[in-house]
Amino acid sequence: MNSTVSTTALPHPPSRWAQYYALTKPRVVQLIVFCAVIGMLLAVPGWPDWRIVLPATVGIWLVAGAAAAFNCLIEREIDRRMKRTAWRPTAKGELAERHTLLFSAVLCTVGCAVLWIWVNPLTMGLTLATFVGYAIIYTVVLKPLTPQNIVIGGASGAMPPVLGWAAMRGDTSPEAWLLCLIIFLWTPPHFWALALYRAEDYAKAGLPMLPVTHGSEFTRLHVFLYTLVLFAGTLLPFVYGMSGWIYLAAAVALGIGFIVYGFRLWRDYSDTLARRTFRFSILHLSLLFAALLVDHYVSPWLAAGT
Ligand code: HEM
Ligand SMILES: CC(C)=CCC/C(C)=C/CC/C(C)=C/COP(=O)(O)OP(=O)(O)O
Repeated sequence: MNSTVSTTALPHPPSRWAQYYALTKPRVVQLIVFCAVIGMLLAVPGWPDWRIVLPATVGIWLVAGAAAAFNCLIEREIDRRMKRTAWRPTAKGELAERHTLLFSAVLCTVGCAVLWIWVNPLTMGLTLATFVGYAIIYTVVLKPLTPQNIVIGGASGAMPPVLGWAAMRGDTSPEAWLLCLIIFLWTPPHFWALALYRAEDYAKAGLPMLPVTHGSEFTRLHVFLYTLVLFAGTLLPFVYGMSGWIYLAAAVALGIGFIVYGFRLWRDYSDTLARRTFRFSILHLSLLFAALLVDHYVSPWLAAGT
């Protein structure tokens, strides 16, 4: 009998750094920071002052990571009960609670200090308010309370363009709030698509997510309706005159794509389709914000050439 065991096949346990990094929900925070950076770049004509863009990006990144880590700490018991989140170092008890709290506090403090010193107090205040909105109001109060948790709590996830705008201009303008509105309307179909194929997890964890409290069909109808309202919302930057035809073309194409996903999900549900709809939501927001940026730089250049 061959009893040789290959040690090279054994996976390495993640390093302490990798465990702390995982708590910051890096992929979600990357898109959040991307939206904040687009807010910065749209706030000024031409090239921005990189001496503000750089610290603003770092500061917002740190505070967003701190909020995510704090959420992991608060939800460690819930995370333990869900397949999707049971691997988190906090859920597995691999990181001491006081160390996680300290980690989140240090990231938040350093992030706020960077924003205060190198950006402006308004951006620091708004970013700190966003931290409280997600880490306390959403995580502690709303999430266990109501199926509308992510609709109301989504307001904090929608703030990044406003933070970016405030960093460059020292104020908030209707344009920034329009971008905030778009993310706000995007959040329900983004999250409920995932909640549909993770409904069992949420039921086990005792969280009142819409598919658990109101069932699959009701949730699917709401995903579809939100894709319609979102479509209208994404036209506003063009209607308001802050973006041109390039953005409009992208918004219409992406919006129709999301509506088709929403409609198919409503009428002909499968977990696979829900998974695809969730993935499409991420592509939708990423490309929509990229289109805002391309339009911002290319449209004036095209206009100058005509
Ligand atoms: C309250 C608002 C939101 C809720 C409840 C929510 C919920 C979720 C959940 C549960 C996941 C799955 C995470 C995982 O499996 O690890 C996820 C993934 C994701 N979310 Fe959200 N989300 C919200 C807002 C946002 C916002 C504002 C953004 C970006 C602007 C965003 C971007 C992403 C991305 C990029 C992923 C994919 C992560 C990956 O591939 O690992 N989310 N979201
Ligand atoms: C300062 C600043 C810009 C803060 C941003 C706040 C932030 C990180 C918002 C993202 C929203 C998010 C990660 C939702 C995950 O939902 P969940 O927490 O219900 O997901 P889970 O079940 O995976 O924990």
